[in-house]
This record gives sequence, C-alpha cells and structure tokens, in this order.
Amino acid sequence: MTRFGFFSVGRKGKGIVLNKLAFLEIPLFVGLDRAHKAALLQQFTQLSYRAGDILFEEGEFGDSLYIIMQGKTRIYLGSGNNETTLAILGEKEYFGEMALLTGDPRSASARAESDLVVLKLIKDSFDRILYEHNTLAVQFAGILAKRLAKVNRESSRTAGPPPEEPALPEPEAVEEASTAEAAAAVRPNDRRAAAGAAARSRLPVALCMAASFMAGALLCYGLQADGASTAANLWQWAAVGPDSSPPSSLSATIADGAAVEVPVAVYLPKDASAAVSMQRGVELAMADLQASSAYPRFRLSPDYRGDGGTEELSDGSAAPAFAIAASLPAGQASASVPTLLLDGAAASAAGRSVALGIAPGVYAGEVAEWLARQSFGKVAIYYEDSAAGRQFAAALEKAADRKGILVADRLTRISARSALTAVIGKWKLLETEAVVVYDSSGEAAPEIGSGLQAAGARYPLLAGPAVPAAEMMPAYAGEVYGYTDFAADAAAGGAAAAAFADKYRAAYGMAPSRIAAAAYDAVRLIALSADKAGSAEPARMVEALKAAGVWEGALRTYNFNAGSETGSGSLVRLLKLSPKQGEWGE
Ligand SMILES: Nc1ncnc2c1ncn2[C@@H]1O[C@@H]2COP(=O)(O)O[C@H]2[C@H]1O
Repeated sequence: MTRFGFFSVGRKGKGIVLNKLAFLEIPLFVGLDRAHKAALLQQFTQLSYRAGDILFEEGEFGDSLYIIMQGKTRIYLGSGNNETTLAILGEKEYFGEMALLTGDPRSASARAESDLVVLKLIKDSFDRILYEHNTLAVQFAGILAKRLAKVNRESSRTAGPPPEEPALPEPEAVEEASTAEAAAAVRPNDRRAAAGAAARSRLPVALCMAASFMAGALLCYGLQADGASTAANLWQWAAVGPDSSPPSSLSATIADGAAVEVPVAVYLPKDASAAVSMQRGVELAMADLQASSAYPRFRLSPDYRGDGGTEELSDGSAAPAFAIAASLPAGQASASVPTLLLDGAAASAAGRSVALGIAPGVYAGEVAEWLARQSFGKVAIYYEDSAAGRQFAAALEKAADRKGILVADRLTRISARSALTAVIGKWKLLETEAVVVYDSSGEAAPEIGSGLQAAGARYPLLAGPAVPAAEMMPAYAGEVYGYTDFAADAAAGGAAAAAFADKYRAAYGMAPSRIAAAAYDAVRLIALSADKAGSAEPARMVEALKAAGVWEGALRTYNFNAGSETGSGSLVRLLKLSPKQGEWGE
C-alpha cells in the first residue's frame, strides 16, 4: 500500500469540469442554487487514488474534507489484524468533516477501497462555506446523526455497556433516542439537554454544534477522544521506573578537586519563539550558576537538541544525566534519562521525570469553575496543537459538561486571518458566550482578540496558561481574563520571580515568558539535585530532587514533597485585564 500515491491530480477548474454535473447532484449541496454550486465548485481540488492508497490515518492532523466522485472509501480503525471497518462510503458521500469541525485529530483512517476520485476542500474554504451557506450545517447534522446512530447500534450489539456507564437501550430504542435528541435540539431551550444526551453517547467526547440560525437544528457529534490516550502515553513515558539503568558513563561521583560534569540534554520546542525563550532561560540560569558558584562541585553542560525533541537521546553526544523538555519529546517512549518537563503536572509525572507546570487538566477544572461562576452556558475553546493543548481541551469539555456548560466549538490551528473571520462567524451562529484559549506562547489570545474586535464580537476572552502581555490586548474592547501558574504573570510572585524577571529584562530587553522561567528553574533544579545527591548519577539526582521540599522558583513556588499538587485551588491564578489601564490585576 502506498501513501498519497495518487496517479493523477486534477487542477482546480480543469479536471473538475468533467465532474460538474455530478457535483451539482451531490446531496450535501441540495439546499444551494445552481449559481452557488458553480461558485463552490471552484473551491475544490480533484484528486485520484489507486485502490489500497491511504488518504489519511487515525490520529493525524486533519485539514481537508473529501467528497467521493468515483469509487469507494473504507473508513476504519486500527491496522492489520486489528482493523475494524466503520463504513464503506460510496459516490457523493463525504468524509473528513469531523476534524474540520472540531479541530481534533482524524477520528478514523481512510483508504481507497477501489480506484478513487475525490474532491478535496481545505479547512479555510470549509469554514467559509459553512458560514456562508447555513443550509450545509443542516446537511452535516443529518448525516452525522445517522452515523452516530449506526455506531451506537453497532457498539451496543458488539460490546456490553462500559464500566461505570448506564446500560444502553436496545438498538431500536437507540435510534429513537437519537431522533428524540435531534428533536430536542431543535428547541433552543433544550440545547443543553441535547448536549448532555450527546455526551452520554457511547463515544467518549461529544460535540454539539447548535446551528440556531436554521430552525435551531443541532449537530451532535460523537467523537473518539484522543486526550485520554495522549495523557496515558505521556505518563506512561514519564513513569519510566527507577530500575532502568543509568548510562554507565554517569556513575561518576565527586572526585577530589575537579567539578563533576553533568551533561544536560535540552529539547527545544518546535515553535521558534518558544525555543528562543527556553534557550534564554537556560542560558540565564547557566550564567547565574557560574557567577554565584552556588554548586561548585558540579558543572552543567547543556546540549541543545531541536525539532521538538524528536531526535534520539542516544545520538552519539555525551549521554545526558538529565533532560529538559518543553513537553513530552515525541519518540522518547522508553527514555531512561530523567526529564524535567516544563509543562504538565508534578503529580502525574512519576518515576524519573518531574513536571514543573500545572497539569492542563487542573487548569481545565479551575477554568470550568470560573465559567460556572460567571454563568456561561456555552463556550468555544481554542487550544494549541500539542499534547498539553489536547489534554486541556478534552478535560475542559468534560468538566464543563459536569457543570451544564456546553462546549459549542473546539478547534486548534487557525491558519489565516480569513479563516479566523469564518471561525468567528461560526461562533456567532453557535451563540457562543465566551472564548477560552489554551496557549503556552501567549500569542493566540491577542490574535483572536483582534479578530473578534474586527468582527464586532465582544466575547469575554479567557487566556492562559501564558497570559499575553497586557500591552498586546488593548485593541480588544471585550473583557479579557487570564489564568496562569506563572508568578510574574500574576504579579504576585516572590523574590525569585521578581529577580528573574529583572535579570531577563536586563539581558534581553523584554519581559520573560512562562517557558523561559520554567527553563531557568529546570537548570537550577538540576544543579541543586546533583549537589544534594553529591553525585551526577541520575537515579540519585531524581531521589534528591523529589525530596527537595518547598522551593521558590522563577515560575512559581514548587512543593516537591507534596506528592500531589493537583486540585488545591491555589495553584492557578485568575487575572483580569482592566481595559482602561491595560494592566492585569488579580
Ligand atoms: N462511524 C463512522 N461512519 C462513517 N464515517 C465515519 C465514522 N466515523 C468517522 N467517519 C468519517 O471518517 C473520518 C475520519 O476523519 P475525520 O475524523 O476528520 O472525519 C471522519 C468521518 O468523516
């Protein structure tokens, strides 16, 4: 099987002419007149595949919708002997819409079942078309309800009820219930009931899009949540046990006189500005260590590795005693090197890894509390395209649902300003009441804020865990709130946070970001661990770090002895930007 092995690619307008009549007959476009259909046609690209070619795989980032013009497509989960077919779709049917509507990764894989010709529509065009042609939302709702009902029917046949969930009704009753849910959804007051019904479906995450502009039709989506498995993978990796043996070159203990070298692998994130911030945090800490000669028996030697940590740890350079990574380095599932994760929860990073940040799930819980206190009934989430972002979005959706708040839209990556305009149009249609942003660079909220401003929308905007600099936000006339664990953001940090912020400003002429502070802390914590352990031997350093107790850092004050820092209610700070002064306050 080849991937993307299409044998001819029709260019816009050229190959499509052949399919013009067929295009006009696609049921999805039934509500559009001929002129609109003809205009729409220009947005599509025609592609051809051979039988067996894979169009995309489960879990991938999805940026296109496909309509089948000729042939068949198999939609399936798993691979090899574990492959399960969800559907075989034929001419004039479409697939790939879920990732576009939710921003989640592909919920299933798609393979050409026969030689195949499809029309492909990229996300920007999809968002715009959905916004411009409301009737399409109703078509999507219809197909979606059918797919969901079929999945429900089949899963109730093949599996018993999952643990801790109410038993499903019989297959026929499920279909009725789906119809009832759809009917309930048409009455605006029952939208929450419908959202609850979707959330109770067998699929772990449900998304309901209220398209209230058209007779209150509601799209209820049942989707495979990726958040849970991402989190499981993350912590499985983080929980690499103390029994994995350290690199032999590191069993060095202190020799008389000379400082012991502690090689540190620094995995820079893919995002360029975050990578610069992280590197600066490391450099500042190194300079501080040298200047203060705080731990004279040890000399840290950072070794930068790029590309989001996808390089192998054992790539020929000195085996590191410790690693620092923004978040889970991909492909490091069995790393035996202890790692300080700048994101994630201290409580969840077991074994040899220690996370410095607050877990995205903890943020999500606090944000849901706040949303409930403000009496918001329906919100949209924009989250960064990372494991932490996905965890946050999934956890917020769950926590919000428990409080009767509907997450009307959940998306990641807005590729262009025009796409943002379309997204805001969608939020308006969905009657979103607030927008929650999860972004560790602090750059997304100002972007979204200025988009909202331009569109004349004034949703309260909640931004974190890196809150944007106050001076980046005043263009937005709506209310802006921040949530963070970064003491400097919260302007309530201790002496360590203030001293770090001063040093950073002096060195680089700007305020430090959250990731810079976390990287600064990470380097100092590694030096402290070696000093406490009296050794550069990884296992001993980890033990020493975990017994370090309360330690005031630049990012925040950590409690390494606490065992669990989650849910204490005091870890996450909520701030409000006062529009007149352009300042954050608690
Ligand atoms: N149970 C199903 N029946 C039919 N199509 C499905 C089913 N589940 C997923 N799909 C389609 O497969 C696609 C996989 O990628 P997306 O999640 O973007 O969008 C998905 C739907 O278009």
